[in-house]
Amino acid sequence: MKKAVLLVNLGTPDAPHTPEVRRYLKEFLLDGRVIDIPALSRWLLVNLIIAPFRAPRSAKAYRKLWTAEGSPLKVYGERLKTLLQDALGEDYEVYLAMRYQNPSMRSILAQIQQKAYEQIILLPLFPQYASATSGSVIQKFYDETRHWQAFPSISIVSYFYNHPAFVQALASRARPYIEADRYDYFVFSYHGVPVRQIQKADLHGCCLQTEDKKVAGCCSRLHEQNQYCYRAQCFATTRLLAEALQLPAERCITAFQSRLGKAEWIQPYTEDVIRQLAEQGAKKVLAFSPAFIADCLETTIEVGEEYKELFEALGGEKWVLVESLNDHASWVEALRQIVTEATLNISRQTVPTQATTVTNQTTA
Ligand SMILES: C=CC1=C(C)c2cc3[nH]c(cc4nc(cc5[nH]c(cc1n2)c(C)c5CCC(=O)O)C(CCC(=O)O)=C4C)c(C)c3C=C
Ligand SMILES: [Fe+2]
Ligand SMILES: [Fe+2]
Repeated sequence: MKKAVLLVNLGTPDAPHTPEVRRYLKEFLLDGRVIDIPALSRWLLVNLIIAPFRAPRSAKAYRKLWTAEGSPLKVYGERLKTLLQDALGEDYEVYLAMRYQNPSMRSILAQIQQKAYEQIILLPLFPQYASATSGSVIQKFYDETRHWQAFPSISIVSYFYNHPAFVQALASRARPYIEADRYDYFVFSYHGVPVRQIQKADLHGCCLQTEDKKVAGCCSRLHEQNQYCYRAQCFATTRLLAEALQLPAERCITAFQSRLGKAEWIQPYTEDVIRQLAEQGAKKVLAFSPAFIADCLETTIEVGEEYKELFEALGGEKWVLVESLNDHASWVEALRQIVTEATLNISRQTVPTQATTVTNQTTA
């Protein structure tokens, strides 16, 4: 009997126009794991403020990002599905779904149900665990399958931020850039989340609970109590990637982008880091986007264009973004390994026997 692999990414609008972007934003932001405020307040905020004002602006950005084949997030997702299918062979059937919009998890899970597989491997395409992303995909999976009568074995990969093959894939993507030039700093810019969401996922009261912990503190070390801390997992990816590329720790900076709304998000903010670097006289920066596995609005436009403009306006000379993993062979190989291990229920323990310190919380 075969096994099904279900890859799930965030989702993207069906077209780069205001109505489609509005529909996408509404589905996305009405998810209580993404905007985690009371349902009525969320409904009012999304329907009366965010969707009407943001949709036309985002549609313009999506038009810049769009390719002849469509949104890069979906185009690369489809290519990855085909390449992973070839790599895994005939024991597996690989599917791709999006958490929001299309192809929907409901439609793909209906196909999977019909095939009566012996095992389903659910793989949210988010390296670092966050309740808003992997958590939401996992919850949706349970919601959409709750009426099933026959359940196959189910393996869920809730994160892979520390998987050696994933780190190697990121490193092989970055190596040509590092060999081609000399950079003053390396900025690892991850999608942010509200501090509140980190606190809610923290069962042991160790994450970002006090002012001093908000800047550095708890997330510098991964240990049993904070193993699902998104911020700590991001710092750990930076450390592992910097080690793989032999980058000097004091010139590697972890930062968080894409803040939405007035609540406090995890720090340091990428914009602040760019300002500090420019003030210090940094001229050349290599930027990484290790929370995203494919080109999307947050990488190509926000990091690749907007942050570049900001850095250059402040006196920087060169801001280069390392291309996402997209359909790179090393990424397909990493996924092959992750799926094979998940099939056997081998988990990559987050927690090192001896907790390791993550380098560089803020700018030097
Ligand atoms: C990588 C993980 C992601 C986390 C964590 C995340 C959290 C999060 N995002 C928003 C709001 C928006 N995100 C948007 C786009 C977007 N977000 C991610 C990933 C994560 N989001 C991706 C891959 C993308 C790009 C999708 C694409 O089609 O290219 C957007 C929409 C774009 C825009 O209008 O600017 C919003 C809004 C919140 C509130 C949040 C909270 C935890
Ligand atoms: Fe987002
Ligand atoms: Fe933490």
